[in-house]
Amino acid sequence: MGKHRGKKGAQRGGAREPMNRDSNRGDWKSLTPAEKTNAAFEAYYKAQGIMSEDEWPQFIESLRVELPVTFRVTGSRAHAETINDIIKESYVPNMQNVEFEGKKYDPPSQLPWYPGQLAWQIEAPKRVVRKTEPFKAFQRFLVGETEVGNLSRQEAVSMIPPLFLDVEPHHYCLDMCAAPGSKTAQIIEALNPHHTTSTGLLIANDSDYKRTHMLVHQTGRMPSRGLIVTNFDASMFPAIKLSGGKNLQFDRILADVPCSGDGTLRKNIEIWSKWGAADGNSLHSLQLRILERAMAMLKPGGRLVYSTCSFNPSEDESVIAAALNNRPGKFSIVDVSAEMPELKRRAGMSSWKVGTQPESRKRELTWYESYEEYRKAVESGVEKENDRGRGLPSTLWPPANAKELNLERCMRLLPHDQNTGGFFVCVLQKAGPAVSNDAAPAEASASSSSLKRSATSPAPEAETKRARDKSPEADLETAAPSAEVTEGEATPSAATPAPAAKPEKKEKRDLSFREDPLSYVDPYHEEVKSLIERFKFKDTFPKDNLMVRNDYGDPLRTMYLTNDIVKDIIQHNDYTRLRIVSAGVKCFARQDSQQRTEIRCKWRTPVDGILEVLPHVGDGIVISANLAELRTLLEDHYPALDRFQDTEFKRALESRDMGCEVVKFEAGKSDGGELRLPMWLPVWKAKMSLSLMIDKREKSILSLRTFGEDICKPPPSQAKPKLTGGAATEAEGQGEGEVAEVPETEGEGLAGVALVGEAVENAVKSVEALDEEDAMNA
Ligand SMILES: C[S@@+](CC[C@H](N)C(=O)[O-])C[C@H]1O[C@@H](n2cnc3c(N)ncnc32)[C@H](O)[C@@H]1O
Repeated sequence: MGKHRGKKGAQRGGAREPMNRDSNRGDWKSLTPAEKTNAAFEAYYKAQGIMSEDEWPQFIESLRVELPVTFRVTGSRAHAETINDIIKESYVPNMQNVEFEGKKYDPPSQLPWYPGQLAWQIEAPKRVVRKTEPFKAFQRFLVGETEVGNLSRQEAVSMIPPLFLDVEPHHYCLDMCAAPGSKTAQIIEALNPHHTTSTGLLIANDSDYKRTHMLVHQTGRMPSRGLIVTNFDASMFPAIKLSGGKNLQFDRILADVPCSGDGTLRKNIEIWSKWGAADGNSLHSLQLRILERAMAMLKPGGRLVYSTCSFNPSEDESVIAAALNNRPGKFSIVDVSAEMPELKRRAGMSSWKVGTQPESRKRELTWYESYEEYRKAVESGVEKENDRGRGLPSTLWPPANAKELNLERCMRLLPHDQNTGGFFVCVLQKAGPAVSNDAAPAEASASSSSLKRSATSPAPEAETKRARDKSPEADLETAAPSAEVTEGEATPSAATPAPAAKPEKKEKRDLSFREDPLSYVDPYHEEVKSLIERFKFKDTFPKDNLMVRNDYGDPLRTMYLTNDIVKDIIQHNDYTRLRIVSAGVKCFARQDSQQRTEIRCKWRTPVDGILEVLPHVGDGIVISANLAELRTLLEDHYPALDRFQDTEFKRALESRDMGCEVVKFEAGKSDGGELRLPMWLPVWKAKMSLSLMIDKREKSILSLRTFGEDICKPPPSQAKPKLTGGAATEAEGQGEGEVAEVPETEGEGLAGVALVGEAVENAVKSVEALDEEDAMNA
């Protein structure tokens, strides 16, 4: 997406930098179980009573043991179920009775509570996985499938909050603290269960600019026309204007807030030495502001999930209680005890303790029964306020009405209940009748919630002040800053007439935000016409929704497809005010072909966008191919057309002009390879040769997964073809008179493409790659 020109635009939050959950990683082996102690942690949680006293040994012991590897099968349903079957049928049977150093280990098992049984847990420790052949083979499979986006490594408990969001495809959703994006990916899946064109919206936000780029990368594995990535302090998230003068309100909001992260002790072992009661206390106010901002932006009847990976009531129940009490009667905690019944969870608490642990008193814990008692200690100099002259907020203590708030409906996940990390989840609902989005079509209301997904559900056929953060009580319309407006500055138009809908007033730009602008291409632009002609797009093709990263709607290098709600947002809000980092799906990339005037349509469909484009292409456009043809396309970078047998594939290509073709590789087993699901890939047709338009690395992965070996030859020449006098030179090893087509596809992945190969035994990835992935998905 838009180019990053510098870091200056990064949002500055007021609060001290909270711990990111993956910032404390340590090497699991660097501490023995006996070294995993922290006296203050133990004293603090023994006093809190988050479990009965006799469970303590089990709880603390479980925190000292390595966390099992867990992963989810991703993607649309048909696709996910096929991958699940491969795991069940091809791998699990080989992992029975694995013995290592005299001990037996079980094969991976499905998490019983996860909808559709699409999540798995490997109990065997990493060293067993690394050293025993059946687990090693499975590990290689995991790495390959994770690379292409079919699997996602994610902590089991981290999968829970998006499931309770109960997202439907027409919902407008906001993920307030989204990076690195594992929960964002789950929300996208729920918005696009069949990879159809969802009318819903997901704004994935993070205050850390660098981490928003992690989000863009992560969501690239599950592209969505309804996705916008923004870079804001969530407690100051701005009001978003829509056509008709309305402000956007959300059906679903996830506030997976920054927290002390002590629920991740099994993974982030440095927390053992660093943990202190002050962490949770100091994060409480930011967490409360984020939650209250979410409450203000939620529609009546809408659902909001608040979550932390901390056991600490300072970050959990006390935040919920304070937010509820600030808006009496407007929100309730939803009783979700009947949802995911197999998930073991503990009821939230309505009484807890507040303790301090200042350095000055050798980090000993001091408990305060009440806020008043604490203030007396401040006044007498026993307790110090922080360097900004602020002490602990009164909202840390249980309110007098705690028992009336139904805090027992909150959920605390404890590690010894089902061998997981720790987590806290609370599902809130705003009072009032549910308000539907104007745009929600009838079909979208058919529930596709991931919670309602069953293991046997039939598979569809195709795969186919600025903010006003100081006063969180205010409602959305009054809450968020409205941008400054200047009259009468028209946006310069492209060569052809400007797109119809333009904001009437142009907001002042925040020049510190350095991403590229966003605008829409005139649907009658010559380049759009060339696309429509090339792909014989049907009337369903959303030609009005082609977005580019410049001010003038110029289709220069890349065109993105967005859905209508994303377009509405982009057209009615200045992109710098919303700090939009990316939006939509990259659907068309210009093939560098300035010298080749005879190519009428210079655009190709990158792999990420092919499934978006597919439903709209005209009859007869998609060319079918078999595994022999895939083999040839993988072996050579630019195989001459003569290399292919006289099949329908070759005949179809011979009859086409130069340019991009969408090729469907049929599922099947032949020519030493296997595809379990059909796969659509872009192929560039030059005068006499073809080129598969995915990058070198992805070609190798595809080759390994389909043919069990890397059959891709090194590129004939890394050098770009010299262009002389308007004609490209011939590439080494090319057919006579052939133009060297060096596809500019670096970095384009196979994300979202339905491809499955069984034979991945020779995958070249090291096992450490999965550990890296762990860090990302903390
Ligand atoms: C617990 S992590 C979120 C994990 C994420 N939801 C996932 O599942 O991958 C917390 C995130 O909050 C971000 N963050 C911290 N302070 C924030 C703020 N004031 N507003 C928005 N995001 C914030 C951090 O950069 C971090 O990425």
